[in-house]
Amino acid sequence: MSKGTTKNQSFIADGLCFRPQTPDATYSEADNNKIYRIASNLDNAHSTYSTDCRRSSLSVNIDTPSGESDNEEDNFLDSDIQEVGYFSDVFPNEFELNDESDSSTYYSVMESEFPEQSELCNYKLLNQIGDGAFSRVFKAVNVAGIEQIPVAIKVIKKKSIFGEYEKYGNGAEDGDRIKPCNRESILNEIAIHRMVSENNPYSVKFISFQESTTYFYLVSELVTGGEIFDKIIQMSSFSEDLARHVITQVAMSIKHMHYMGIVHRDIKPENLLFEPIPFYGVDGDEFKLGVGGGGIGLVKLTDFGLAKIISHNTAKTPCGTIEYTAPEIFNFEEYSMKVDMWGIGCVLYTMLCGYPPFNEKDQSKLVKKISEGDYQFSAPWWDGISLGAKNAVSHLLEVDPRKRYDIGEFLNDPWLNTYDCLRPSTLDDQPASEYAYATVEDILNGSFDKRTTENLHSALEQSYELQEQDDTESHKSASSQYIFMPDNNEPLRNSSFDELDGPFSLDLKRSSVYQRRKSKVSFW
Ligand SMILES: Nc1ncnc2c1ncn2[C@@H]1O[C@H](COP(=O)(O)OP(=O)(O)OP(=O)(O)O)[C@@H](O)[C@H]1O
Repeated sequence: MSKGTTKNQSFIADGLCFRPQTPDATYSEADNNKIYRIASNLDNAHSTYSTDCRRSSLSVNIDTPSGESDNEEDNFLDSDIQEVGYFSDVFPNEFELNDESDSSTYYSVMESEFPEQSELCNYKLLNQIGDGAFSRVFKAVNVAGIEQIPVAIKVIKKKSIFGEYEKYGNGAEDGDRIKPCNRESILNEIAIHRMVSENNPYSVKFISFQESTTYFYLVSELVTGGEIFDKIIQMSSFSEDLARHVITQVAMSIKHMHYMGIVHRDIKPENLLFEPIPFYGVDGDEFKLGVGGGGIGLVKLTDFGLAKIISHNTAKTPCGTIEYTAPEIFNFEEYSMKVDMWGIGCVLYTMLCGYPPFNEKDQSKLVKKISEGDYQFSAPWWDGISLGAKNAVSHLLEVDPRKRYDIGEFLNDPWLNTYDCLRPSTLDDQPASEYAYATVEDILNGSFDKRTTENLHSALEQSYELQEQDDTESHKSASSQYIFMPDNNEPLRNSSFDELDGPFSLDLKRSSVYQRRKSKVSFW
């Protein structure tokens, strides 16, 4: 294809394939590495695409003149235009293409120890910082940009998700594979990630996406503190103020998602990342209002692989991580946004006492306990914890979803709005609520751009039926903790649990700190 060719234009912006109507969009060829370069007006969006790359099946419904496709790949692509029609609404910027292209850069593979580098353009992988069932996550820098701002790149190997059960990330073990996901699942994750992280400081910010022959690359903001999971392991448990500080930010993120009609479905300490702050106090756990404590500052929700648009408020596909899964999912009842509230309850409980509310080696016993809401505030762990905190947990770990707190009720919970560090020692004659420094609702109102979310609502409505078709597709399979829609009505399958270190401990083997040490990967 020669420079300036207009035939059968395919425009790749942010790694997604579009056939836009924009007449003056051009693409060019870089001779040595056959890169088609398309400019996008996205901030920092890399706008290159290799001919080696398989194009995404994502497309929008724009007429392409018939008979113009002159090779097999283009024909394949034409027939591959499909689904996810709402994408044009979600990614409106990609249509505003212009001619100003940066140079595309493939970082020299010879200098990289990572095979993933070979098909990645514009970014240099620095070191591995995490992994999931089908992915490895790297710290990287944009070598094409003026400033080399570090980012995180989640690399998903296509083979590992398209049916071949191939070990990839450290979290993957033979036999752990339950169900491969498809490209649509990945694109769903990207679309939702991008939507929910816009104007939301409490979600990891989506930056861009690339697809190559072998990999998907999801570029996002780098969050440098690590996982809340590791912090719980490190600190045993959090003070009430610190737990409140963390869970409030999670609640803000979830409020944003629920407002958009999206349920996360995988809230757990591993999916809560944080920006570090300096340690205060001798033991490192002194809390500073508006700053944080225990080294934890801003908290950001991540991993939207199981998130789902349910603008009509209910969904039926069982999914999630078993220990944090709501009972109505096991019972195959219709469930709703309230499953996230159960997840928030599990995380809050875990942060306060250092162990999860439902903790059984035997999976059927675990499921029974969850179904019955059978958890305790056991001594001595809960002895020093306030009634207000227990009350909040109880309203979240309520088996009947109709009685369970919704996100608005949780954000108005008295305990959530009252910081202990503000209480004077002579508290008895003062109502605690007088010492709340601000309601989280107040903070929320200033945090999000409601117009953005309102515009999205109509797009989300249109996508509802498409999402319904995909209801049985889930791609997550970290360790053995994920459950999926059974093909033959088996409630759960392939689910052996790791040995736990004790009845009241988090599973250390799932800690990424542990995994990193084990695999001697250096971080940061
Ligand atoms: N933006 C980021 N900044 C820093 N670390 C990150 C970032 N994204 C992911 N990580 C690290 O990589 C880990 C795995 O990422 P993620 O959860 O997105 O992958 P996954 O394949 O969905 O994992 P899982 O199978 O466990 O759900 C995270 O738990 C975190 O430790």
